[in-house]
This record gives sequence, C-alpha cells and structure tokens, in this order.
Amino acid sequence: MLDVKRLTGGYGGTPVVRSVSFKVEAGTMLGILGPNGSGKSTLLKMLSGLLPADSGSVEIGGKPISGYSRKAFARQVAVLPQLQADAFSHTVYQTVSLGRYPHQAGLFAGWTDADERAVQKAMDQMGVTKYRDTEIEFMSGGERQRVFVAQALAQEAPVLLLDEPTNHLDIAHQQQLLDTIRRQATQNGLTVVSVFHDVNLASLYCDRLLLMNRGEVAALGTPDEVIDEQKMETVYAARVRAGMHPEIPKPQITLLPANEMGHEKVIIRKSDFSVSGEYVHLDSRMPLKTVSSAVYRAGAGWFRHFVNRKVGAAYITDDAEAEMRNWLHETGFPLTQTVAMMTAAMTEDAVIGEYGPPDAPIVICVTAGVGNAVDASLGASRDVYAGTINTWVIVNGHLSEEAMIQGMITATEAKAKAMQTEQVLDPLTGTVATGTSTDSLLISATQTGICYPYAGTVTELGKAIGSGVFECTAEAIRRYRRRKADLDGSGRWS
Ligand SMILES: Nc1ncnc2c1ncn2[C@@H]1O[C@H](COP(=O)(O)OP(=O)(O)OP(=O)(O)O)[C@@H](O)[C@H]1O
Repeated sequence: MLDVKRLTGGYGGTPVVRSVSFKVEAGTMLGILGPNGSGKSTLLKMLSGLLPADSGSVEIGGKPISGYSRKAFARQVAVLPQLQADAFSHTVYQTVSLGRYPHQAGLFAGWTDADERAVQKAMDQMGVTKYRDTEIEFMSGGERQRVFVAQALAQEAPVLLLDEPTNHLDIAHQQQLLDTIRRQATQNGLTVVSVFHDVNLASLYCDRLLLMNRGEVAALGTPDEVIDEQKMETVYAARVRAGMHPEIPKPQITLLPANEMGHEKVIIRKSDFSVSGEYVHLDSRMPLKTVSSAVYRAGAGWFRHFVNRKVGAAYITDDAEAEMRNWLHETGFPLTQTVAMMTAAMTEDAVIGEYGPPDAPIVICVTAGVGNAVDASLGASRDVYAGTINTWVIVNGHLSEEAMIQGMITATEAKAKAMQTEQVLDPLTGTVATGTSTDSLLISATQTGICYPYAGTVTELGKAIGSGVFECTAEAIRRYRRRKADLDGSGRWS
C-alpha cells in the first residue's frame, strides 16, 4: 500500500533523513522508533507530502504522492501531526468535522448523512462525544489529542500517518486509542504508520518496526527482530533489558537505572522468620528475586513478604488465589509485595535452618503434612486431600536464571530423598512416596553478594540446598508424625 524507496530529505541543504526504504502492506501497522532528533517526524512529514523529498520516492496505492491533487491525497491519507500547543477556537464537533473536507464535492456542497455518521463514529471511538460542544482551547492536552485522532479517523482514508498519537494520554486512553487503530487495521484494512517514543507500546501494537538512528534505518523488521537488547542500547545509548511481555509473546524493554536503586544489601537470617499457629512469615526488608509455585503470585517476581498460611484440613474454595488475596489484604500484607502459599500442616512445626556460608547463609524453611503422600512415578488416580510440603529456599547471593531453576531441581530431589529416608509411603500404592500431590516450592535470592551461576547438586550452592532441604524436610516429617501420633492418642491436636 505504501512503498518508500531511498527517501532522502530535510531542511535547507542538509538531509535529515537519508536513503530510507520500506513497504507497508494494507491492514498492517508500522511503528517508527528512534532517539530524539533521529528524523522520525521529518520522515513522517515527507510521507505526508508536507516536506518535499530531495530524492527517492513515496508511492501510495502504486502512485507517487506527487501525482495526487491535494484533495485526492487527503482521501487516501489522513495525518495526525505532533500535537500543536495552540488550538483554534472550534468546538470538538467542528474540529472533527474538518476531517470530512476531502469528501465534500465543492465549497457549497451539502453535508451528507455519511459525513455525519463518520464524524459521530470517530467521536465515539475516541470517547469525545460528551465534549461535542466544548471549545478545544479549553480542553486538556490528552483530550485535545483524542479530538485530533477523531478528526483523522473521520477522514476515513485508507492510510493513517500518526506522529506520537499517545502523547499526553493516560494509560487507559493510550490503550483505547491503539486498540481502536489496531482494530481498524485488522478488520478494515487500514494501513498505519506511526511514530512512537514508547518502544513497548510499539512492540505491542505494530506488525513491523522501523528503528531510525541519525536519519538512517538502524533496523527494520518484526518487533522480535528489532527489539534487541544490544541494538536498543547502541541506538538509544541507554542501559536496557529486553524480555517477553508476561501475557503475550511480544518483546518489551525495561530501563536499568545507573545506580542500583533498591539494592541495599540485606542478609536474611533464620531470625527474620516469625512463626505462629496462623502462618509463617518472612519479612525480608528488601524485595527478593523469586520463582515459585505459590498460590498467590506464582511464577517470577520480586517480593518482600513471604507467607505460608495454615488452613483447615477441610479448606475448600473455587478460587484459592482470590480467597488468599482477600485473606492477605484483611491480614494487612501489601499485595504487590507478597507471595503466599497455604498448608494444612501445623505452621508452628515449620523447620527453619541456615546452611552454607555462615556470613551469608542459604536459609531453608519447610512445613510438611504427608497425609496425602504420592509416589509420582506410578501416576495412580486418586482424590486430592490437604497435606502439603511447602519448601522455601532463600539465598543470600546473586543467582543466574539457570541457578534459579537448577536450585528448584536440587531442592525437589532432596525432598524426595527425605521422603525415602523417612519411609513415607503412598497409601494407595504402598510404595515410597516422592512428595505430596500439592507440594509447593519457592526459591528467592537477594541478588547481592556472592554470585552463584549454577545450583546443580555438585556446586557449593547445590550442596547447601540439597543437604538443607533434606534435613529440614526429614525433620518436618518427623514433627508431623509426632503431632499425628499425639492426635491419634488423645483425639485432638496437642
Ligand atoms: N523545521 C525544521 N527546520 C530545520 N531543522 C529541523 C526542523 N525540524 C527538525 N529539524 C531538525 O531535524 C532533525 C530531526 O528532527 P525530527 O523532528 O525529525 O526528529 P525526531 O526523531 O522526530 O525527534 P523527536 O523524537 O525529538 O520528536 C533534528 O536535528 C532537528 O533539529
């Protein structure tokens, strides 16, 4: 739909944009990225015909833009320039209506139903209908921006050129605007070229990205191809980390501040844990990098509060995560900083130990209930009962991603060995159990101090995790059994 070949141009003699070539297919979105002054707006002005090119060509629908009359071009291309500070004294309705001028046959031609519908639809899409009769000079920057996007949409041109359309918009309106434009591209075949400052928004919404650097193309391709850590760091001269969006497979970048903010050194000790009949709680004072299979906030994250909550043996709920969230909220834990597990075992019986280097130990905490022990190798079908081994491994050190996962494997193997040593049997199969059906594991690290690249069983860290989880689990099983024996003897927990 849009074909740009070796486009060069700028202001006066010096070209600002140099030999830029790309194509945009109908129904797709191209995002233009690049540092300040890299030539993004200049390129967009050349595509809009506002700035003549020194050399090269821009074709729309197979025809050079110079071949279109002004009005015919406006029927093909709608443009949203960078938001201007000054606004004219027009109402929202009048401003959006201006978008219809390329469809008017002559100066005195009548306003048609199609014009009215297009204006109404565009105002609705941008959520500005309620300001219909407000003069735009009295509106906020974000509100005005939405009015100008509505004007461009009312134009109903097959090509839309946008310069920083989300400028001034809050996150809800950014989402609404880009969702609308994306829908127009996918459903109605709109071709969109948009300048973005926000690399992450561009990655989420665009099919392809064009990364500009000093007026030239630094990269052109899918978001996966363009959003590369090294490329971003070189072009923007900023320290970044690239990773995938948590919900959809699109790359996102995060800035790395120069000073290690929030990385005050803390040493986690056994004495930082508080244990009651209600829950085990570790308040680490600083967020710890964590991977877990917890009920609340499972997966990867940074957390300060670690909770292992006691629930009754008959605990049942349709949505354990939501129930846990409510409980945490009512109990006063900050939800964004807390990761939480649950257990039917007695939390007072938690076994907590320090292993490895005494000045920066690996702290392990285990609660065990093995009434529901399972031999994982036999895959027998069974009912699920409460009875869980919850294991926390807290490392005073810096773990690589690999070490995080290896630490989980090492801990699981050590737990299975403790089950074997303590001769915990699967009641269904009569064989030695390897765990229970609802076990949970958490590994956290301060990410300061000693670097641990690996945590396999022969590494220093692996040895501390292996022996520590084994000892703590075996002791937790013994405590559980003593409780059970007391219960069986007296008919109640002692
Ligand atoms: N009207 C103008 N006259 C002369 N030079 C200009 C004009 N507009 C922009 N420039 C220069 O062209 C270069 C590229 O500017 P442009 O606005 O295209 O960059 P950009 O990538 O859009 O930047 P930003 O991210 O800051 O909006 C800059 O060095 C700028 O100073």
